Amino acid sequence: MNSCQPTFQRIGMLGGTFDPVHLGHLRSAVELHEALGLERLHMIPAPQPPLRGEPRVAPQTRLALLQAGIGDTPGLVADDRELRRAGPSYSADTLAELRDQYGDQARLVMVVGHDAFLKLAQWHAPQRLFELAHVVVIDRPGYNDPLPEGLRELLGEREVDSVSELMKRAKGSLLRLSLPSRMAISATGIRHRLAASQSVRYLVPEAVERLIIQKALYRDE
Ligand SMILES: Nc1ncnc2c1ncn2[C@@H]1O[C@H](COP(=O)(O)OP(=O)(O)OP(=O)(O)O)[C@@H](O)[C@H]1O
Ligand SMILES: O=C(O)c1ccc[n+]([C@@H]2O[C@H](COP(=O)([O-])O)[C@@H](O)[C@H]2O)c1
Repeated sequence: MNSCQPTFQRIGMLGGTFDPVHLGHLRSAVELHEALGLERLHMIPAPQPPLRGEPRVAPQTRLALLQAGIGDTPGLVADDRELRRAGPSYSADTLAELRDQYGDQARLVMVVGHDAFLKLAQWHAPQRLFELAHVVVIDRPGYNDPLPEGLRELLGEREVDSVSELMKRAKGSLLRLSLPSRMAISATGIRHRLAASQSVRYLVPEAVERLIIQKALYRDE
């Protein structure tokens, strides 16, 4: 790299319902941290995720599971900022807070899995997401539907094909990433297993499994 080139902070956000957090989230988070050269990846539980029904477990409990799952993993942060806001957990509001915190020049990246990405045009103020941050989409086994028309319109010419291209600007671009360890793990599958008294060992970190058992979470469908 040219030593005269200024370097800017690289900050990521991975929002989720995390009901509960699992190794699909956490392994992706570690690999994103490395692949994007992030200083920090904020993992942010949504108390009221806008496009789905009420989560099974209270926001504070989902946060506690996330904290237990992250433990002391370098570069990952369990961020409770959405728990301090009332109303639907709009990502545009969260990105605006992060932009205020880190300043105009920071490379701010919102990460979503392919399933969430397919609905991006239905999100609150979708254009605003790109006025505040880049969007990085990660592959998820089982989700490869073509992009709906409204989403293609929203994206226009934003797509770039490398991390270095993405990081030339502070915001406004889209990158699709295939991470090394794609995992077919979902929170829905984990909730079903727990309701059927089946094991979730190696689907969630041990500390998360312990907390789920201790608090008797997800025992019924
Ligand atoms: N196994 C996975 N691999 C890659 N990305 C994932 C994986 N699981 C979830 N994600 C992404 O992480 C974000 C938060 O996901 P979320 O908390 O809704 O988990 P989930 O497993 O999809 O939950 P649910 O089954 O309840 O819908 C979303 O952007 C989602 O696409
Ligand atoms: O801002 C929105 O309108 C919006 C709509 C749907 C989902 N999101 C966010 O996307 C993240 C993943 O959501 P979900 O429902 O796939 O767990 C979570 O942080 C949600 O708050 C945000």
